[in-house]
Amino acid sequence: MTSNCLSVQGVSKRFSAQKAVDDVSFSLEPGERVALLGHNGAGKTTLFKIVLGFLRSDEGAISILGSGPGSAPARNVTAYLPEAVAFPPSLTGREVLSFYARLKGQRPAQALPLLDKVGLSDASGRRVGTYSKGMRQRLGLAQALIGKPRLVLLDEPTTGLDPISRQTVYELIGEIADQGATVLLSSHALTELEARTDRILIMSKGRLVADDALSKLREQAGLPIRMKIWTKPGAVQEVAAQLGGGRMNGRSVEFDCGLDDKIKALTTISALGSLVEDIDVHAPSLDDVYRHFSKNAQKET
Ligand SMILES: Nc1ncnc2c1ncn2[C@@H]1O[C@H](COP(=O)(O)OP(=O)(O)OP(=O)(O)O)[C@@H](O)[C@H]1O
Repeated sequence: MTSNCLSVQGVSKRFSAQKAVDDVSFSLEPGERVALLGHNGAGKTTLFKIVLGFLRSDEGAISILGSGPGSAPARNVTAYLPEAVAFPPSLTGREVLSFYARLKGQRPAQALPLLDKVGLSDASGRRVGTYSKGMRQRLGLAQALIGKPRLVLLDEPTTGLDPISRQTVYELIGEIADQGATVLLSSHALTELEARTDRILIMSKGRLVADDALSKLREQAGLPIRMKIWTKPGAVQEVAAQLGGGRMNGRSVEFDCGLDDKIKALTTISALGSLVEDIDVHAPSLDDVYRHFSKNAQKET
């Protein structure tokens, strides 16, 4: 028996001549926080819609805890926050959540604490038409979380949110994953995803071109680590010479080294003793890794 929450196997979808999703396969385990990345038009939303049963794939198979997409058992365990969330403007936040709770067969009283979780309890009696974009997005998130879903699909959940609201969204994502739900979110905000997801999927022109933890993708990409060494006053030339070169910048020396050479480089730097004041080690960012895999995929097509 499989422990997968979501299994996507060989899924393809074509719109006329355009292959929006091209032979995509992956499986997600319970409790994983997974980011789905890709350029505009890479196929992320189409894949979400297929998983949700809104669109039928041309080829391949999908299973959500053993059920087919769009089936009643799959719908009961799946939550979705679309990219552009819209609610009737004349209803209050509380009325919206109560409406969706009933739609999902829940008692409104069970769902209303979610308003507090997303920081909307003070505005719960206000009409949604008076909400800011970020408030509507947070109401959308509360709506998506009604009934403790097992699979949560979030399409660009932090777009248009201020930094505090983004933080709230990621805290909630962490909480629901801790409770065993699988979270798959698409996003273009790479920097904020780095420490907040367990695994990265990258799509390019409909194909899945990377699927692993960020640390593993860094290894696969073979991108260099950047070392920045802050020197004692007047020691920058000597430090650069001892390190065999590097870019000098006032009182710092910068150079790149391979992932495998990191410890060797750190040992050499520590041997410089009091000439060194501080050191920054920059591993390749998700931005760098994303660019690497996307560029490679573009070259191959
Ligand atoms: N209903 C449709 N009819 C025709 N083409 C479509 C349809 N839906 C999507 N497409 C095309 O399929 C491709 C993938 O679109 P999709 O919306 O899945 O991309 P995306 O990765 O979600 O992009 P974005 O980051 O811009 O939201 C695009 O070329 C898009 O134009």
